[in-house]
Amino acid sequence: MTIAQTETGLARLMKERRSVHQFESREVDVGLVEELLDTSVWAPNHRLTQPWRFVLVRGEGRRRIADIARRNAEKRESDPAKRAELGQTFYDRFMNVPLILVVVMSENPNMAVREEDYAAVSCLIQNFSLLAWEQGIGLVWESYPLLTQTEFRDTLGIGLGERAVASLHMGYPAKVPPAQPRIPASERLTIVDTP
Ligand SMILES: Cc1cc2nc3c(=O)[nH]c(=O)nc-3n(C[C@H](O)[C@H](O)[C@H](O)COP(=O)(O)O)c2cc1C
Repeated sequence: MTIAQTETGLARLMKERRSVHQFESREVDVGLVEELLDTSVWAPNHRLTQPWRFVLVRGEGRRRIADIARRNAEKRESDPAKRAELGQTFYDRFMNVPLILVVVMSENPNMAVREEDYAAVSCLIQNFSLLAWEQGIGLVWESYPLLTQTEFRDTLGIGLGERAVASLHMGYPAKVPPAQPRIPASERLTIVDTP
């Protein structure tokens, strides 16, 4: 039987998962997030370096990030009449995300190991995304410039030798975007079976 004929469980979850940007205000249970993370760490990881840690930002904690986003936006706007409004828009954008999970990777001094570590962290994030989706929780992997900004890093205690790989904006979806079709891998497959 092919996967298409038996499409349930994991295959279905993979295809139906979407990056979600709009959330209900409903909170996500921190205990559940911990549980999902404890499962996600079973990602493949060469040398078992386990290079990850996590910063969970919620409730009033979100103000730390929202305030920085507001200041950034205000700095970009030269028109004083529009400045406050733009700042508020960016502030609200962060305050409307129920839970922000920053995935932090320790940067191995060996660049080959570091690259493999980034791959392992990515596997972990995909594990987590699928497990969350299974629980009805949506998220989007955000890789915005904030992640490298000193103010952002300092307020979340991200130190030297650490990389903020992703900011996962999470919550119960208010809106699930339509799927963006993928090119079948079979069209990109080269089979080598001759000497
Ligand atoms: C490394 C990485 C970085 C991403 N960064 C962003 C981002 O900064 N903002 C965003 O909206 N989506 C980001 N995404 C999500 C992709 O845009 C999204 O997966 C893609 O549009 C396909 O949509 P789907 O996940 O709903 O299938 C990122 C995904 C990955 C793997």
